[in-house]
Amino acid sequence: MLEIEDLRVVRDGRTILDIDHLSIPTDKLTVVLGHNGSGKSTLANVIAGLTKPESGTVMLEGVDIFSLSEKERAGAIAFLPQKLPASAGLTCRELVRLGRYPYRGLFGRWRKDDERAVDEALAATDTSRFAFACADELSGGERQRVWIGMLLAQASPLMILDEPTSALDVKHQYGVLGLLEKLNRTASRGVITIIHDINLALRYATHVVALKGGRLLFEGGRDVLADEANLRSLFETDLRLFDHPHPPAEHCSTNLKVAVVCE
Ligand SMILES: Nc1ncnc2c1ncn2[C@@H]1O[C@H](COP(=O)(O)OP(=O)(O)OP(=O)(O)O)[C@@H](O)[C@H]1O
Repeated sequence: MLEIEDLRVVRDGRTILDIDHLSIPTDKLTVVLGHNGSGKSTLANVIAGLTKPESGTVMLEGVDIFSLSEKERAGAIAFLPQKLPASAGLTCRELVRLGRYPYRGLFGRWRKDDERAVDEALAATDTSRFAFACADELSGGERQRVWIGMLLAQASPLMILDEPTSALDVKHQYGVLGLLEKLNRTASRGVITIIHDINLALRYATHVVALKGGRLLFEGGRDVLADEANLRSLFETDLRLFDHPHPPAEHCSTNLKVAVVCE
């Protein structure tokens, strides 16, 4: 469990995040939703231990994340930021290899396990063919997939992703969420991801956190999202839900909905 208490983040004299209490299960695929500027990235950066709040605590499985060293934190949490840093001339393979940093032993020895994790991460993100290309020379979406590969190679028990699908074509958006869902279901990897696409969230989220104006509006299981009143108050838009006309097999018994804007 990730337990947040009395969290306040202030910038330029303005409170941009103000959450009294939030528990996020670390064994689910949690989607964080909210309008632009609602505090999602700020929350992700705090949970990843990169932004120190003005007040409050963030406990991961009972441990204060700000008490962890950088290497301990990388072993516990893999983080994909919204703005990807430049790759300093590294090839895609070299970039994905950086994900193995928490596992490097004495003298940074490179093991067969590391090599296998890198190969698997490249294959899972459909980026093996770019392995020896310079990461900075890829398209935005290709680069985003390589970075997701680095997170996969890191194999931390909790992954936090800030808009991992923002630059991806529709096939790769569903591919990445499907991959995260599979990792969550079969490899017990906790996932917390910010996305804007409500239909992706309806399909893949098993837990939802909704922010509005820096505060928690609602949170809970996928049912809280399949609720028109919640969606309308979150996005202040006439969003309506309809039964999915062709639900994928895994959703046959869950009454999957699709959201449509009706204004
Ligand atoms: N370093 C900063 N200095 C001043 N204001 C900031 C800073 N970082 C964030 N903010 C403000 O805090 C608010 C929340 O920002 P945040 O990036 O967390 O929103 P978000 O929900 O992730 O938005 P988006 O969906 O557009 O990515 C915004 O109004 C933003 O302008």
